Amino acid sequence: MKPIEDYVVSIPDFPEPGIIFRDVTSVLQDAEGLHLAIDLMQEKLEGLDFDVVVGPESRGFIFGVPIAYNLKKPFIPIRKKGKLPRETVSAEYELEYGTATIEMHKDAIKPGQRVVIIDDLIATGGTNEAMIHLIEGLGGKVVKTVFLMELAGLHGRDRLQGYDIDSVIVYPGK
Ligand SMILES: O=P(O)(O)OC[C@H]1O[C@H](OP(=O)(O)OP(=O)(O)O)[C@H](O)[C@@H]1O
Ligand SMILES: Nc1ncnc2[nH]cnc12
Repeated sequence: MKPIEDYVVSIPDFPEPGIIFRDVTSVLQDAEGLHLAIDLMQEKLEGLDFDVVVGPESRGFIFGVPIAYNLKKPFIPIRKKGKLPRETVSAEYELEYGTATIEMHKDAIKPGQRVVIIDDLIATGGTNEAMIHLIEGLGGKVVKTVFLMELAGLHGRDRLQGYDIDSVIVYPGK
């Protein structure tokens, strides 16, 4: 089997000059790539005591649900603004390009629950920081975040100091 890095197609200057887009769809559309990505992310949780998996719309859903299913944990979706039907908590944050608001149901996390966040990629870390804000606001404890890919050149980890952040693939640049 090829290493996981070989399943990621990188597209220079997308969506704007200077950005190298790390395309998760290239991993997903290969059966071995998909298996490997889920297995390697899940391995990062071995021996960890936690209660729920949280994942953000939309690429966080792709990896969060199979991991939650395999480990028999609930999956809590964090959605973009205006999608959830019941009472929510929300957080606004900055992206590498633009701003966004995310929401989570108010009853999704119980005080004291140990939470794992799963997402495809960390760039600036803004999404993760906003998710932590929502989870902690409901009394949850974020015990680990696992990413498939990390763009280390954007220093997302700097704003997540004190948290356990782990990535399967680390790219040195942006
Ligand atoms: O570290 P950050 O700078 O916050 O960027 C990373 C986030 O950006 C992407 O999601 P996006 O909001 O583009 O939504 P999508 O998954 O629906 O494409 C990606 O899936 C991460 O969630
Ligand atoms: N460079 C990048 N590649 C893929 N997804 C991203 N999301 C934010 N930056 C990205």
